[in-house]
Amino acid sequence: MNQMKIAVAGASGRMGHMLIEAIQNAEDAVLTGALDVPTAPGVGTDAAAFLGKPAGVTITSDLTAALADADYLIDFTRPEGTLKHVAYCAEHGIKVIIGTTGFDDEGKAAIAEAAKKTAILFAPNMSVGVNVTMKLLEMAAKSFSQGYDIEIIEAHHRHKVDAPSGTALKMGEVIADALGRKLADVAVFSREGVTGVRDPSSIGFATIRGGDIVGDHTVLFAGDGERVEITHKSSSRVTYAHGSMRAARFLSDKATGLYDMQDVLGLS
Ligand SMILES: NC(=O)C1=CN([C@@H]2O[C@H](COP(=O)(O)OP(=O)(O)OC[C@H]3O[C@@H](n4cnc5c(N)ncnc54)[C@H](OP(=O)(O)O)[C@@H]3O)[C@@H](O)[C@H]2O)C=CC1
Ligand SMILES: O=C(O)C1=N[C@H](C(=O)O)C[C@H](O)C1
Repeated sequence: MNQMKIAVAGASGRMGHMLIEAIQNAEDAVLTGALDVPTAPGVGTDAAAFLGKPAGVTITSDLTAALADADYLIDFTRPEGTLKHVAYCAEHGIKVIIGTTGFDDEGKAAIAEAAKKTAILFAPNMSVGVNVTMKLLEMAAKSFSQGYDIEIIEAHHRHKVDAPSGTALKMGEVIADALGRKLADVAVFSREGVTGVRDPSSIGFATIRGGDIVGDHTVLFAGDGERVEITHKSSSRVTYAHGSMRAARFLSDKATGLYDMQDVLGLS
């Protein structure tokens, strides 16, 4: 069997571990490299040491060394790291699966540009459940376009550094698109003090951070006399890792182009 040769960036991170375990368990994939920042705890150790079964791949902070044998990079790190890695991959024809969130418009444009040179899958949430939820939201938003206030509430673990989550922002975009609005024009990210009454066209965001919450997202459609809540809850990061493996398989016959999980799941 022709195995996918995959390197993982952020190899000592929460998602890095899930991804390395998923690759080690997959018959059609092999771990060929593991990358992390020089200060990460795992640098210099075997990438699968945490599984008690070495992979024979040492975590390095040297990008060239980590990607030397890779056809794919799966990257769940931070925007500044991902952008550096993507630029290298574009020059060397390495396909990239990007799970990192928190990019600004400039960062997203750089990813789109890189996708002219290599195939890139970019999604703020790799889980099947969240991506199906996106379709439900599109349908619900059209039905609740008048008379319903829309609020997006997300909760994550205490270590998360960006807010609102990439998933919450994507949900906002999907809803705004369905309503013919531009998210940047209608998003309300915080409320404090005398805010005035709610603008009916707005989409509000609320963020909770605490403990070990893997990732909860609720979209509330609040009308007169009734409320509808559409909720997705992740109970394990394994769903993101399995989604990433599906994404890699999806990219196997793509040379260039920018894709998301809706493409992978046939929902676009
Ligand atoms: N798309 C999806 O389905 C999902 C996306 N995510 C996103 O993935 C990202 C990582 O999440 P998570 O694994 O929980 O985070 P972690 O902090 O656990 O892991 C990130 C890893 O990347 C390293 N890192 C930090 N800065 C850089 C950099 N500039 N360049 C390269 N590597 C860097 C970290 O090192 P150090 O610890 O030393 O800082 C760490 O090893 C986040 O953006 C998160 O929102 C998470 C889950 C699912
Ligand atoms: O940081 C996380 O943990 C997660 N990040 C992603 C996001 O920002 O949407 C996906 C998931 O919710 C977990």
